[in-house]
Amino acid sequence: MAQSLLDSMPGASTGTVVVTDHLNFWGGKRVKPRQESKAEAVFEPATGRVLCQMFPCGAEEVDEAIRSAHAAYLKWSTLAGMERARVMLEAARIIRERREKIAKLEVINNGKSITEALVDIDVAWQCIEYYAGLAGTLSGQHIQLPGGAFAYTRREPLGVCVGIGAWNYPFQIAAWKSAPALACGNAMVFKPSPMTPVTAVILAEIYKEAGMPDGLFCVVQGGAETGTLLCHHPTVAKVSFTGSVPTGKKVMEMSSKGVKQVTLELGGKSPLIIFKDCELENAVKGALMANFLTQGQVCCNGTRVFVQREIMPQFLEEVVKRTKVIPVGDPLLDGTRMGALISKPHLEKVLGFVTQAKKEGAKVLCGGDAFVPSDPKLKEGYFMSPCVLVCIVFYIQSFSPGTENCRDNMTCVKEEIFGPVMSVLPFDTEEEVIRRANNTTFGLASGVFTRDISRAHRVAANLEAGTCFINNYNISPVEVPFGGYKMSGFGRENGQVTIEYYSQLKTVVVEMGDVESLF
Ligand SMILES: NC(=O)C1=CN([C@@H]2O[C@H](COP(=O)(O)OP(=O)(O)OC[C@H]3O[C@@H](n4cnc5c(N)ncnc54)[C@H](O)[C@@H]3O)[C@@H](O)[C@H]2O)C=CC1
Repeated sequence: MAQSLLDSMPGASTGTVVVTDHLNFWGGKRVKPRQESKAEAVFEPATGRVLCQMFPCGAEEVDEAIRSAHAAYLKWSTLAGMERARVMLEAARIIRERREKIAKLEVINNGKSITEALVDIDVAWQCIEYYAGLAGTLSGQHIQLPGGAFAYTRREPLGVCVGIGAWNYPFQIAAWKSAPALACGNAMVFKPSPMTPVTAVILAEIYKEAGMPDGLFCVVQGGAETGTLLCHHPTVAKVSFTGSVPTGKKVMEMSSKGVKQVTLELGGKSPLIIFKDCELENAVKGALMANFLTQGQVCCNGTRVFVQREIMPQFLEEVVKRTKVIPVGDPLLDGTRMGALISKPHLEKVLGFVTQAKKEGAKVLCGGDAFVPSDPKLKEGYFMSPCVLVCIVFYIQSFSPGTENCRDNMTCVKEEIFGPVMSVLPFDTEEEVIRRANNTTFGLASGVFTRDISRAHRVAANLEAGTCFINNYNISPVEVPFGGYKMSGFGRENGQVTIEYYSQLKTVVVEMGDVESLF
């Protein structure tokens, strides 16, 4: 079925696709939903048209999926790492082969530009390839003990892991969670966001086609209720969650009842610090990359852009000039660089942040309005013009060094907007900017632009965040760990370290002599 949907992709254009295939997957096949009366419409963000119906899974369906995953786990976990690697490499190959079709479907469901979606799909297969490479390296330790006795450790899987995803990177999140889980010998039941239910099931089919046992990677559709069922299920060993802080707290609380392991990838309000000795052209490009990918709906975005006061005028001139010419429109066109936001309520929320920022004294230098592309089929789409905000008080007094006139307490500077809105703030000294950058409950990412190598590393060391980019922003190679400090979560995705989050260590102690009993 997915084959036929994917096969229709090459000719598909915005506003033409309707998805009628079942979107649940367990036992090695797509499964018809049982709660048809609970259908929720899923929209194509670029047109506002209904793309498909999402039927949330109830308790019976969740249980069935988990049982199917557990049966597959019993087989998969007995394979050698190299055997698992071979199957995973085949899955990566199939994704690579179908990258254009999968990316197109992702664009239609998510609204991001095709240029970005292709990168997302590439990152997905690279992640699977990377963990396939690590699967054969999993090993324990041998420890010599007195009298010829010894111990050894075995790195073992956890069992059935649950993945719960957000809507901003639907296919990529499913890959980031499943690849390390499967490499370690686990099974996974994945629940995509109810707003982007369409592509995770394609991954499930590809895993099956590559040779994984039926049930090894299952997809259950639904929202909070289905997520709750997954977190409470007694067979589940671990929950890996990507989403907002409030939901992350709930997931952690529910998982704690069953003493399940948890990885939380939550939101952020990351600082990007631009010193006056930077390469300005690169710093401007970095600020755009830090704010406008996926219509600004990226958890690690550097939305608080601190610019050293002396270069503020040049920085603003350049960043505004470039922001104004970002091509917004049909996300399936190659020339488009910004597509539609995920939903109408989310668009309204983001526009509301801009209105609030104005009330609190920020000045809009460009964008921040709902945008209607000239193509009539896009007139109901959820588009907005990318926005650069600066505090009005600062703007007038920008040449008065030392004046504390920026507004770190403005709502747009404190809260995660999750839209294409950059807040620019002036600073004077390194010590001051570190203090202000760290003055947040989040700690996902950070960035610094400077030509001073000592300062770059000093600033990186002093920022309270899981990632610091030096002289770039928002690059996430799969070899590099990704995750948060503070309320941005814990645990990591990508990189070697993630093996630790999907496996457990067993110690085996071997006596070679007689038992010395105290009794
Ligand atoms: N740190 C990271 O890697 C990322 C973090 N995010 C964060 O995600 C947020 C936006 O994504 P949303 O999908 O709106 O977040 P959300 O927290 O509303 O939903 C995330 C997922 O949790 C599920 N869910 C909702 N209530 C649940 C419950 N009670 N139990 C179990 N699952 C439940 C949703 O159905 C969805 O699949 C932003 O705050 C963003 O910063 C997004 C992408 C990446």
